[in-house]
Amino acid sequence: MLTIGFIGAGNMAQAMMRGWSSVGEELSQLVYSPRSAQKVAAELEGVEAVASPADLVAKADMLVLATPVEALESVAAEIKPLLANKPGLIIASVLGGVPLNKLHAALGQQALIVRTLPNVNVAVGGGYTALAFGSAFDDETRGAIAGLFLTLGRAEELPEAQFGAVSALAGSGPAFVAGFVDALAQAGVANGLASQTALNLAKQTILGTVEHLNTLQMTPTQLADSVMTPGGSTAAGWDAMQAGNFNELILQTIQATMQKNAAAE
Ligand SMILES: NC(=O)C1=CN([C@@H]2O[C@H](COP(=O)(O)OP(=O)(O)OC[C@H]3O[C@@H](n4cnc5c(N)ncnc54)[C@H](O)[C@@H]3O)[C@@H](O)[C@H]2O)C=CC1
Ligand SMILES: O=C(O)[C@@H]1CCC=N1
Repeated sequence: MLTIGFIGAGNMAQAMMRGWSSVGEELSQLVYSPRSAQKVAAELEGVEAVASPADLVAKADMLVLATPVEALESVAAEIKPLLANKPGLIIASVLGGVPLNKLHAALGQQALIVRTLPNVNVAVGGGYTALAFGSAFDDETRGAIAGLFLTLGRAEELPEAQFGAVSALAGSGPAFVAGFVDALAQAGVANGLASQTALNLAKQTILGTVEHLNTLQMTPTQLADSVMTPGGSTAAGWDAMQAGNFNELILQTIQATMQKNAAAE
């Protein structure tokens, strides 16, 4: 039985707990947060609230730091003195934009720290998590941690230098994709569809398109070309999308996200 202890009980922690809750009985999950741990634990199957970070350090095999970035200093002040008595404790940080060297400076050079960058889709097993390991890990432990995150969707080791772009695309990406779903649905409503019908069509179209790309191993351009009958209606819509600088807008979206991430590093 592996015990995972969350410091922070917000959106990201809840998504991870939900994802791991459905993995099976070999995982036990604990959560601490100053205000909401009891309420969150009551809503998630198999998750138990504890009264302090010290309880988590005592009971967990892996701590997940899932607080706002600003809380790192106070959390580290509380748990760092306890780590000497728990040398095998793994610390997985999900703090956006906080590199391994900052985490080690806060928690000690000997600490077993893995920087992770998950997205909220881990809640339903469809997540993406980038991983960067501190130097103290052996291969077996690295493999076991990667395996744990693979149960939440796709997971892979990436150089930290890529985390800014990965965070914008995959970490923040679910928000942007949800925004696109909403924009499609609103366009449907503006043209006479009932709102629930429009939302169903938008979601099914995105779901089916990704499935199509994956199953038939097509590039996005190949798939788009297969929809665009020459001189037909899709091509007219595509031209409008390009005239509105769709790609430029997405580039600006990713760059604004990356700039904000970089400010935290
Ligand atoms: N929401 C997302 O999609 C993603 C978030 N992240 C990172 O995850 C972290 C948490 O983000 P969210 O869950 O979105 O924020 P949130 O605001 O939903 O949750 C933050 C949680 O931390 C708790 N907290 C605050 N100060 C604390 C302290 N001193 N000790 C213990 N708990 C404390 C809060 O009570 C709350 O439960 C951030 O560092 C963010 O960069 C990373 C990837 C994706
Ligand atoms: O918005 C944020 O700052 C965090 C990082 C990636 C997704 N959410």
